[in-house]
Amino acid sequence: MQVRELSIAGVFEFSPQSFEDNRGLFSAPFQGDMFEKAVGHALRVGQTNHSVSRRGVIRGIHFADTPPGQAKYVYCPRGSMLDVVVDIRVGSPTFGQWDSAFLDAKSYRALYVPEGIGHGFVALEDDTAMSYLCSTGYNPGREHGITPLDPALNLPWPANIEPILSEKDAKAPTLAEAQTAGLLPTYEACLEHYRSL
Ligand SMILES: Cc1cn([C@H]2C[C@H](O)[C@@H](COP(=O)(O)OP(=O)(O)O[C@H]3O[C@@H](C)C(=O)[C@@H](O)[C@H]3O)O2)c(=O)[nH]c1=O
Repeated sequence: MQVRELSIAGVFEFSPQSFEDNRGLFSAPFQGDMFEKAVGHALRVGQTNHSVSRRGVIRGIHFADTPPGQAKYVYCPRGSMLDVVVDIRVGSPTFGQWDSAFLDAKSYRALYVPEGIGHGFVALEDDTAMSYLCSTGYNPGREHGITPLDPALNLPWPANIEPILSEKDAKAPTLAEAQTAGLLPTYEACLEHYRSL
């Protein structure tokens, strides 16, 4: 398992080994000891999620109220996607910046997205599945989004796809609008939460 921290501190990419033989393949996309060594605490799993998307579907950019927020450990068990993280923590040194990782069902590469970081992805082929280990259960009243098409963010969606968004995501505010509306988590609250883990 190789581990790499993205340009937003606290977001990690985990690249597991795949073992192929005449039966097929084996991989362990989540390994608790590697996770704990990189991130500094164990991952508490309160819910697992699974979604399936056709090519061009963009889901996100989503986040939950922090604290506690919802941390996510995600990987792609079928198809391929570009996964995007956005630092939306007001006061963070990397506020407004994004990074991305290519996830697919060949590498089983995974991404850890801590609480307070905005998360989204685009499916690059039909029938692309996303698997999540989430730190908390779903709390619809505390789930928020910013538009993935915010021109100020200029997220790296491929030019050759026609974005397909949910109605909710299509109506989501820009990062600046969400900040003005007081929807964004503060960096201080996030740090305090991370220290408690
Ligand atoms: C996220 C979620 C949705 N739902 C329901 C609500 C709705 O009827 C349906 C689809 O919900 P959404 O449109 O929010 O699904 P989706 O757009 O796939 O939401 C996901 O997007 C990515 C980017 C994330 O990071 C996830 O945490 C999650 O927010 O599923 C649950 O019951 N539990 C859940 O945990």
